Amino acid sequence: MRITIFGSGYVGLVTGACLADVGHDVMCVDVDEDKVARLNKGEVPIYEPGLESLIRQNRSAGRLHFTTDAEQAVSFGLLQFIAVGTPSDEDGSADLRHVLKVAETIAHHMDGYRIIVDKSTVPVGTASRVERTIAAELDRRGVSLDFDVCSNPEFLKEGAAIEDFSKGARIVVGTDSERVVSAMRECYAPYSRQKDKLMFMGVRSAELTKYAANAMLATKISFINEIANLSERLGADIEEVRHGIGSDPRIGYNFIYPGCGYGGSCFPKDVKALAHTAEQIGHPAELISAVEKVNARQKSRLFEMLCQAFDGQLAGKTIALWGLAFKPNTDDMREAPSRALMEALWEAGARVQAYDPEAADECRRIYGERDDLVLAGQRDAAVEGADALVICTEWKAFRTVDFAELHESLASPVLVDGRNLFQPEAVKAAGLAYYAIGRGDSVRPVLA
Ligand SMILES: NC(=O)C1=CN([C@@H]2O[C@H](COP(=O)(O)OP(=O)(O)OC[C@H]3O[C@@H](n4cnc5c(N)ncnc54)[C@H](O)[C@@H]3O)[C@@H](O)[C@H]2O)C=CC1
Ligand SMILES: O=C(O)[C@H]1O[C@H](OP(=O)(O)OP(=O)(O)OC[C@H]2O[C@@H](n3ccc(=O)[nH]c3=O)[C@H](O)[C@@H]2O)[C@H](O)[C@@H](O)[C@@H]1O
Repeated sequence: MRITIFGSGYVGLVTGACLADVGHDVMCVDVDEDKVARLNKGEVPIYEPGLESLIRQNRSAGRLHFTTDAEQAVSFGLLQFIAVGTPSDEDGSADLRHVLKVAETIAHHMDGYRIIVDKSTVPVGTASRVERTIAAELDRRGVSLDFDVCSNPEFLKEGAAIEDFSKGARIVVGTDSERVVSAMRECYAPYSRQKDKLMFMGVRSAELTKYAANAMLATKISFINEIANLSERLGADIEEVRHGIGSDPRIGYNFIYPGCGYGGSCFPKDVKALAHTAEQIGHPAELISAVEKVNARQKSRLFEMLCQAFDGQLAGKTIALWGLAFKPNTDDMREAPSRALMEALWEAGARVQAYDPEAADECRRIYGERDDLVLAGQRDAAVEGADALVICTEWKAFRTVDFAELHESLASPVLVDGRNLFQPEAVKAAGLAYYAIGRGDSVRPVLA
């Protein structure tokens, strides 16, 4: 089957590479000339485990192409996927500029029936806007062509994107057209051999399913973070509480890891966009707004812990930071908790010595050269001469630490752990103060 994908970011590239890998002919189109040139040289502009080799194999097999030529791309595929960004607008709503631009481009070049598949995360009602945009452009051209628009939200996670795309729990398609049902069945047949994962539903239900899924996951995270903050004040240990509740299968262990707040390109913007939609229709979503508020507060916890450890005297201090990416196995720093921490430290007059296995270039791109930021090439080099160590991201390489050695390297014996990687007893036995989320020295009961 011939498939076109607009947008060669995380979702577009993974979708393109995976669909080519199961035998489809895929053309990926992007407006970023530099990105397309790199892809055509075999370079992958993002870090995603397994993606580079998957792209290489399928380009060599002649099933995966990259272009900036929209006309060629529109004439290529029966399915025209839209996988472009939908960032937050100033008021928190989803900015649909890129999605609607692609719709117009498709309509501008269409010469026969096409199915427009919206994979970008978009508010309920967007498929109708895409339909209207296409109809208006066809009208302007004075041509009458048949087309369908469907919703096919994506549920992959960065860092495990290929596995999630290929082995995800479900493939949601919102449509009321039989023609779309049969084309989408053909597209996704290779993924439904063991069990039919395709779920057909109304377009609006599909659009809302995506926001509901992300909001539910974000709610679990803010919930456990709220309980962690209560643990600190009540003298409990959040890790014991987490085990206690996770063992109930109705609750489960997934997505209840306390931490320094959720980041990334999706939860923050999607929670805001859903809250905005609710506001717009006159039904303010109290719970969703609270999820966002709790997360914003959680992102300042690590800085607060450092203030606690140094009696608010952070000016002139050097803080080592392990982990810049918003989570492990990615170089993505969008809305990363590390950014909130670094910016607060700089504001307070402290210096940062940071290490991340993949995100150093991204950090350099965001912040440029500055006197108060050193990007170390190794985790142990970041700690040398620092006053304290803070862990923001739970990369595997941070899980084993010789605490006695760490004590030697640090000017003050302070470890702030934003991901609860260690046992407080083990850290404290080496003479280090251990501030973690809802446990360790962060626990200061206010109730006797
Ligand atoms: N990143 C993720 O893990 C996930 C993202 N999503 C959603 O998928 C959508 C895309 O996200 P990402 O891939 O992360 O975005 P991204 O920002 O990594 O990539 C978007 C790409 O679209 C290109 N683009 C913009 N306008 C274009 C146009 N008119 N024609 C062709 N290409 C154009 C950009 O140059 C860029 O390369 C968003 O709505 C996001 O919420 C959904 C699930 C997972
Ligand atoms: O719509 C999207 O783009 C995607 O958003 C998330 O994927 P992603 O943002 O890549 O990463 P997650 O693994 O979900 O982590 C998001 C954030 O939550 C944090 N998190 C996650 C789990 C947890 O228990 N605790 C916690 O603090 C992570 O550290 C990270 O900052 C969802 O997991 C995907 O299903 C969805 O498709």
